[in-house]
Amino acid sequence: MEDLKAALRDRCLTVASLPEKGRSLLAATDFHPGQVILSQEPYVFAPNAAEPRCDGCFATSARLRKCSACQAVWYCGSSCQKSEWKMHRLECMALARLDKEKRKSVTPSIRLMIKLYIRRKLQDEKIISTTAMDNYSLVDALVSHMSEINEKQLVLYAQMANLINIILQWPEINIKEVAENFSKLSCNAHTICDSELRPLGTGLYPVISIINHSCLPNAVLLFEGRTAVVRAVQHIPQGSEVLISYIETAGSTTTRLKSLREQYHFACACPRCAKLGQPDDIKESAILEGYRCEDDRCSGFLLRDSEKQGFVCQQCGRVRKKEEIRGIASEIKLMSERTSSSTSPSQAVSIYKMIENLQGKLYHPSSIILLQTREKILKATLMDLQDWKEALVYCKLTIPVYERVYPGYHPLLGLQYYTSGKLEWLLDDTGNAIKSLTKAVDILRVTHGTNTEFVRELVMKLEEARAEASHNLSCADE
Ligand SMILES: C[S@@+](CC[C@H](N)C(=O)[O-])C[C@H]1O[C@@H](n2cnc3c(N)ncnc32)[C@H](O)[C@@H]1O
Repeated sequence: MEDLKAALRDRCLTVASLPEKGRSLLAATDFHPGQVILSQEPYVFAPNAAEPRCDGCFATSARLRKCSACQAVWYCGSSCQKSEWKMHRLECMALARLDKEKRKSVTPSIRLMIKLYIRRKLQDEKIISTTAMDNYSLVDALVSHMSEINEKQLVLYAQMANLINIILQWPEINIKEVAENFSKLSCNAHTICDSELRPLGTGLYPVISIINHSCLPNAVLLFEGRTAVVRAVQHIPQGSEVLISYIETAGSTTTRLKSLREQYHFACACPRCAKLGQPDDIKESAILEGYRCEDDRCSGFLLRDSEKQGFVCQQCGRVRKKEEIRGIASEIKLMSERTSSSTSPSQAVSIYKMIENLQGKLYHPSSIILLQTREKILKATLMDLQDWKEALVYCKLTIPVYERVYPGYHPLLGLQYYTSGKLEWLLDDTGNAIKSLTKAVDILRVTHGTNTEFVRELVMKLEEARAEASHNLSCADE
């Protein structure tokens, strides 16, 4: 702990123990928006299982090759394979012993745990070096919340711990400790995403895990490759706590509190959650997750009437009967079931549009439920159908909701402006592309940093768009 404190002091950070939160990371100097507060390599990490990914760099490509010995892990080339070999050697022997059926049960969480024990062993044997920010005692210090976990979850962790024992076959393995470590992963591991926030894998970053949560955070955690980087998104005065968000903050207070309680076992008391039940919070929740007024021209939000027969618009007083709401909700449910069986992107888009139409009748125009459907249509039209015009329409529909639900420097807001700018440029609307890309740069240079390849590319696009605009202007003058 003393080593860690010294390493953090060098980075102008301190650790304090707060009665209601446990360990907390404090700023020992002022941090300003865009400034890196802390970065860390993962103690262990594993790629997602959705599609084959390189075990070193998470790349997906046609050139990926399976490790010939264990047939369970992929590499993009010899460089990644070599760099991971110290860690993979023992894992490879263990996985190679498994029959085909058992190998299927080696999920990313199981791999993360196998790697955790292998790294501890290799560090104990001094095959891998340790530092103040890279040693197993940091994993030991993580919270596990074992006493708050329900019976069903405990049984699951015990079964997973047994599987680790079968796979590793190390006499020193302590099943109870492995089960507790699974619980630690659940409330401390982070999803590793690319610059566009697409999930790539999971990693355990035991120093970053000291940072507590707020639904109104002053810092953001993003990844450069597999390196976790925490940047300030607000001015953080010396002595204040550094806070990131563990969850999607766009939900209502009740939804946020529920997911924090279920996964992280605490009752959030951040400034947003402290407003639970106050008139502003009731209104905000009704807009984000509640119903719209029957009258298309009215932008009021609805609350349940006192007899619980329906929902009353708080602006014009119109009532929507609960039977009518139930009817639309069940149509949406039926339609949603059809999305999983849709056979082509265009079929998926047309089903999502029918859902959007029904949700438009049901939910408030600024609802995040409607937003999520529009996001799906945008991604599907953009990625698969390359219908840029339609994609831009959906992108523009989502931006005002993003602006409403997120603070100024939020990566998702910046990324949405980036998408809008790229689409406008593709559609030869250079003037608007410049406006959108400028907004994207303003946000993403803070959340993603100015020195990242991603932001450099964005800045280059903006410069190209500006050059094109001034060229067009001079041609018009001639
Ligand atoms: C990733 S850890 C953060 C560091 C932790 N405080 C510690 O002592 O190691 C997550 C856990 O910290 C606690 N925590 C995080 N944010 C909190 C908050 N805003 N209020 C209360 N507890 C919090 C919860 O126990 C949660 O499960």
